[in-house]
Amino acid sequence: MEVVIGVADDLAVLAAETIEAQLRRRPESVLGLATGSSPLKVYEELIRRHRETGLSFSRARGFLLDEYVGLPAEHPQRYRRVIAEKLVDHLDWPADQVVGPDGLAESLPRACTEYEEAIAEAGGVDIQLLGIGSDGHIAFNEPMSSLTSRTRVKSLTRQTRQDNARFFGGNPALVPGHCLTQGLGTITEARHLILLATGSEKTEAVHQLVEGPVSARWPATIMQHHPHVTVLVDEGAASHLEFADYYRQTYASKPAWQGL
Ligand SMILES: N[C@@H]1[C@@H](O)[C@H](O)[C@@H](COP(=O)(O)O)O[C@@H]1O
Repeated sequence: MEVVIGVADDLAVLAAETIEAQLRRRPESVLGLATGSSPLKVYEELIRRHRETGLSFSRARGFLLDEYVGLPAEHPQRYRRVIAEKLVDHLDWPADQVVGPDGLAESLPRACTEYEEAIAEAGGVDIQLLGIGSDGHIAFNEPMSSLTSRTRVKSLTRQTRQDNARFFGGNPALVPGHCLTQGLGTITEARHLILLATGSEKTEAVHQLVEGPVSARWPATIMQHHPHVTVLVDEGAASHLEFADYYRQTYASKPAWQGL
């Protein structure tokens, strides 16, 4: 696991650079997309690169991490719609090459199985972008999620509904109680995981993710078992990291050609 401590704009550039390098190496790459506020600067940077340097997404595939259950297709917080607005609609990325779990499916368990199959048929995810919840969730894998879980229906905790209420006019009761989410087992099959976290609300979650014991209590800690993880954090999110000086030193002495 590599930890990079920096300012949010620079971290977003690092993530975008890595995605660009992947797409230039293999235009038909598979990208794992996250919603929430953490990846937004990365998306802005990718859009800029598309406009200014011709970075193309036309042959790429994209898979969303999760989706609320039951939000109508036109709801502004439906994750498929959010990702279209924040990213896909601004690129040369055909809309049908970016998919998410179907929170409106007649059979939710079948939608979950089909989603797993679609990811496998695409050859798996090359780079997975991630945020982290203040309770240590990734995607919507809440505390006590099975560390080997697959895509499934989950109930959201009161904390997550409270945290996400800002997208629903500040009212936690309007945040759906259920979601479909890739499991921890699904996410950790991606070949490179890049997690972004900024701000002091993420301090404890980031400390646990990087330095805590692997435990379902803090689901993101499963990433410690993955061979290629990059954690991009600002000073606020990094402020409880016991080994922060070591991470800074290591990153400062890293050869430029190595990338993330
Ligand atoms: N399902 C999403 C997660 O994928 C995201 O990582 C988390 C953090 O969100 P933010 O980046 O807005 O802090 O929120 C939501 O619950």
